[in-house]
Amino acid sequence: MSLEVQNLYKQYGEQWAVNDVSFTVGEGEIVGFLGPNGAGKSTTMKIATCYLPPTAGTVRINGLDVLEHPLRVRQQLGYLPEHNPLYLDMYVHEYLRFIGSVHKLSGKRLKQRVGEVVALCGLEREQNKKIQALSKGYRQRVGLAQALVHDPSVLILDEPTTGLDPNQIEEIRGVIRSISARKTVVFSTHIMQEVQALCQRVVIINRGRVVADSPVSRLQQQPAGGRLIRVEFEAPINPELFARLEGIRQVEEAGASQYLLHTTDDLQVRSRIFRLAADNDLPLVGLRLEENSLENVFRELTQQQPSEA
Ligand SMILES: Nc1ncnc2c1ncn2[C@@H]1O[C@H](COP(=O)(O)OP(=O)(O)OP(=O)(O)O)[C@@H](O)[C@H]1O
Repeated sequence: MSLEVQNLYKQYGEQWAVNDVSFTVGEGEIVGFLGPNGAGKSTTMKIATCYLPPTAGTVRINGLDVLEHPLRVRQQLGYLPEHNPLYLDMYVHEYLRFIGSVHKLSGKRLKQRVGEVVALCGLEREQNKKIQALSKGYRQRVGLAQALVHDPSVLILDEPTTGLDPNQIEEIRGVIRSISARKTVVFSTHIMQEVQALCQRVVIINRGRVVADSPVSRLQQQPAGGRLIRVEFEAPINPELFARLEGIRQVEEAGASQYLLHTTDDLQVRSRIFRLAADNDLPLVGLRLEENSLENVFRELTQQQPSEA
């Protein structure tokens, strides 16, 4: 089970919305697809789900090329588009049966699958209502249920929690988490906590290009420009002392007697700090590598402007 995006390009007029994007997602993986507005996330997802042809490049779902085998791909793929198009006049149950039948489910199997996704997505109490009567959060659950009804092995979700309240966000995340063990899941979001809550790995794109593809933990430990070290002394010191040390790019005061040192990716810097403290008789009471926040990493990576092709 997998999704493979290889050297994907999409051009709109003069603009390259997707510009040589490659990444893969394996079975049981849940990957966050991040990028600022207009980065090319939805376009990539639409190509991966057979809704849009690429200008060049390939997407394979479980080894099947989306252009060569669109019908077989659709059987193995669940998609929740950014603007979840629902038939508002249909009852929830009726709509899910309809989507299931489009996927060639019928009889007992159709009934069973509709029952399963209704339960999984917490729609038991709403299933006999018309979709137009549902709140935004419940409509989103219906969107998720329709993406799951044919039990696809690969799920592509475009901003699944946008516009939901915090309780609904947590519930939708719970559903995604519970299905992800057996499936390949890619979802786009702008919300960093969402990535931390759900993903092992992130792919970040900016202006159509991949600028990071990394486990979340590694991205936080090794931000683009180096490492962050927090040091604490018994009493405040003159921060200019750090400026003499090789490997320190920037010094931030971070509370009483604490300093955040932006360093190059050079662990020797720690022993230099110890020596500085000893040589100047400054009691050092703490020194540790800090995790950079995902927000910082995202900002650093997406403020760089890759050149247009
Ligand atoms: N049909 C279209 N015609 C022309 N340009 C388009 C079309 N669809 C998208 N674009 C442009 O392609 C770029 C990428 O858009 P896309 O919707 O893929 O970005 P996104 O990362 O999903 O953004 P957002 O987070 O705002 O949803 C944008 O500059 C957008 O204006």
